[in-house]
Amino acid sequence: MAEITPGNPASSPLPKDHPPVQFGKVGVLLVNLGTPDGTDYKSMRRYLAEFLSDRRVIEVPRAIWYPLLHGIILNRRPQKVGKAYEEIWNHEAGESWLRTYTRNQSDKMAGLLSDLPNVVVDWAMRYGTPTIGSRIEALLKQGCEKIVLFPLYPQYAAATTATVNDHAFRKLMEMRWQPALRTVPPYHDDPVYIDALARLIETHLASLDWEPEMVIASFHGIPLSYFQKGDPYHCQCQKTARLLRERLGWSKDKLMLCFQSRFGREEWLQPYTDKTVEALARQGMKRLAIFNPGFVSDCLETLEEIAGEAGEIFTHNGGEKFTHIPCLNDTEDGMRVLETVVRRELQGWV
Ligand SMILES: C=CC1=C(C)c2cc3[nH]c(cc4nc(cc5[nH]c(cc1n2)c(C)c5CCC(=O)O)C(CCC(=O)O)=C4C)c(C)c3C=C
Ligand SMILES: [Fe+2]
Ligand SMILES: [Fe+2]
Repeated sequence: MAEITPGNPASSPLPKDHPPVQFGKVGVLLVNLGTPDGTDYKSMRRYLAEFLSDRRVIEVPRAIWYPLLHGIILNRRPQKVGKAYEEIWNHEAGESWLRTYTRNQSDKMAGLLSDLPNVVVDWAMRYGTPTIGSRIEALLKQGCEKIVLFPLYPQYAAATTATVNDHAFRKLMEMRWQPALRTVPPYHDDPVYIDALARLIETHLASLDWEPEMVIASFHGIPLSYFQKGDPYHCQCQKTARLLRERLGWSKDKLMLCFQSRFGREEWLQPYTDKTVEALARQGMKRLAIFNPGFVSDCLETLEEIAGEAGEIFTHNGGEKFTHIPCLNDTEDGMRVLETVVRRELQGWV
């Protein structure tokens, strides 16, 4: 990195009182969804208010949504969800696992890219902290004229990928001197990702002393209406599951795709994970495994809703053995996936 400061030699083309300029670096900004700063009512309310005010997440007209959000949801939900977060909190670090894993992914990515001295790696959250805007500013201060913006979701959804991109570009709207920004496309069908998922499943299953009759690939859902309006998310989830079946040599009966985490009264993408788990147990299935290919890190939705709740639904309805396969997180295979994507997007810039 070069620095031009006031007091440059008389031969410098810049006037002596020219403001300091840092330049010559490329930033990589890993962005995940977000997480509350604590499990208390205030932190939860602040987080949910930001999340659920995002028009990319809730597409209901504001005149209908805001009275509901501020009148009912933000009064009741923070306490309920705070309790759920409390159960899966990384108490040692005093933060959620999503934040721990995202920071680890950033630190490990910096190590993996150490052969590229001009690259600076950082991380941010779409909701909560550290904000995307603050980390873009920090990258600029370090001399990044170009930034690779990586919404960490393997499958594109307007509610996740697009809102990260929107938010970053809103930050750029404030700037006189903008960096060049490259947004990372979804990687739902990347062979490195599919292979990492397959190995994750194989290794986990090999560690058990029983074999599941079925493995469910459970993706976060979206309202059916978003899909009908043209969101490619559903198709990308289907493709991930199909490629994974092909890689594992499994049938549809062995690897089933479901959608979890419904919110509100609208119909969401089906089949629903909770209803499917209940039905399978009632039909006599005894051994079940679930994993979450769409989540780059374990979080509330995987640890509490799947490892916790879905497991309980299965055993309460007659199932005997249940296992949740953890996400790729900051494992070696997981980092290989992220590194492959980042190196591809850095091409021509380093
Ligand atoms: C209409 C609401 C929501 C849509 C659409 C939605 C899509 C969506 N979300 C994720 C990933 C995550 N969501 C998480 C939590 C979460 N999601 C919603 C609502 C919608 N998500 C809420 C209200 C919450 C908070 C918890 C709750 O109140 O139930 C998380 C976990 C965050 C954590 O800190 O652990 C993730 C991750 C995807 C991938 C997605 C669309 C594809
Ligand atoms: Fe969500
Ligand atoms: Fe489709």
